[in-house]
Amino acid sequence: MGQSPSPQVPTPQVPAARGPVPQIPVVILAGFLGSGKTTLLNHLLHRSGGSRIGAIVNDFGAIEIDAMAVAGALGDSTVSLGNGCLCCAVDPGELDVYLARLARPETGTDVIVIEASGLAEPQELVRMLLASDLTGIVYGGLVEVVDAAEFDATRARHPEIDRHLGLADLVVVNKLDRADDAERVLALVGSLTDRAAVVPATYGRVDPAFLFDCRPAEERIGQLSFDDLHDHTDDGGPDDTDGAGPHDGGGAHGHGHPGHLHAAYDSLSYVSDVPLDPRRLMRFLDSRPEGLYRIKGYVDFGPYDPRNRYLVHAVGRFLRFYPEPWPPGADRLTQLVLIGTGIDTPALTGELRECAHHAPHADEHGMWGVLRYVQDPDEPDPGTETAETETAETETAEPEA
Ligand SMILES: Nc1nc2c(ncn2[C@@H]2O[C@H](COP(=O)(O)OP(=O)(O)OP(=O)(O)O)[C@@H](O)[C@H]2O)c(=O)[nH]1
Repeated sequence: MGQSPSPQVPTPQVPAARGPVPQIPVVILAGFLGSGKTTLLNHLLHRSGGSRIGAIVNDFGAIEIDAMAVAGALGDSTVSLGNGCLCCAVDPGELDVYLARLARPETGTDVIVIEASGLAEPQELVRMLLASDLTGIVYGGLVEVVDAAEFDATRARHPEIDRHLGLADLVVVNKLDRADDAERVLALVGSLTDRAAVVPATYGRVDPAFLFDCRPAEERIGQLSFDDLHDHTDDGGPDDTDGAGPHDGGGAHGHGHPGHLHAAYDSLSYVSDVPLDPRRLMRFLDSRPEGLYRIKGYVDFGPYDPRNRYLVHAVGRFLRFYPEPWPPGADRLTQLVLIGTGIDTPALTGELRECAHHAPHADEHGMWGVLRYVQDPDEPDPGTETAETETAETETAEPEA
């Protein structure tokens, strides 16, 4: 990958032979809010054969939900750059620190994947990588993930999406199971790209070979562990957001960057150790404002289901809950990130506070509304895909819808 960049960005240099220093390709995984980037990254992490992937996850909200979902699948084998778009809110030097850490020869990293936030400017990310003077890495291409079901609506709101596709080296047209007219969307995306490969997918299941050269599975040495990544002499990682109590974690991401996708978006982070009442939460979700495009995080329903936390994903009008057992020792917290345009973040915070459930008991039918949105048995759990539950990689050749 990375052989056919658009003329709008500088051409990545094919690395000259530099003796023993390996050139690790760095692939940027971008795409609009909720298109399926984390799902695709999790798929790669589980399906990369013998290749070791270093993942850098950039969350837009103050709580690193994506990083948790990826790390949850592999036992903390990611580094995360939270609270703002990598394209401008994060100090570019910080990215280099993480890249250098992942590129250390002793980590055995074969490829680095940067999952950009859903509002990042891919062109800026490509420039940041090409400007990096780290010797161990080389720009490995831009992958754009498209939500086939939301594509028309997203383009109508954000015409700049066309420009992003024009920069891509690979476009994964995801969520074909939800698209009524998959062939039309695939053809449209193809017409907007500049020589990029266009790959249809469901739940991000693409052959990893589209993104990087894979080692044979028998060479597998396992993905990176947290210790491989963490430099114990330097506690340079971003702060964790673990305080209980609701707080506004965003609102200023876009200011000063007119023209960037995120300029019009605000985010709100809600953290609380008081469980949520399922009926009240469903009322909140059913009446969510049009501009509130993305919600993700974990919900504690307290006595309604003491054994499980509920991963929640809303993308546009799409809503799903994914119950999963509380990890041993985990704090019983609700942690949500809400991202939207024209949203009243203090009012939304107030509404979420009003969803709190203080009573020690649950009423019998309280969870019904939530359970209507629990995933179909056929859907993979985000972040818990396993080789056993996965279908053959060759399926990416055929759209499923
Ligand atoms: N029906 C369907 N749902 C999908 C597919 N791929 C992903 N999803 C669901 O879409 C939701 C969002 O997926 P993510 O992978 O978190 O999307 P993302 O692009 O990482 O989201 P942001 O980081 O917020 O931009 C989750 O509920 C996924 O399970 C798909 O092919 N079909």
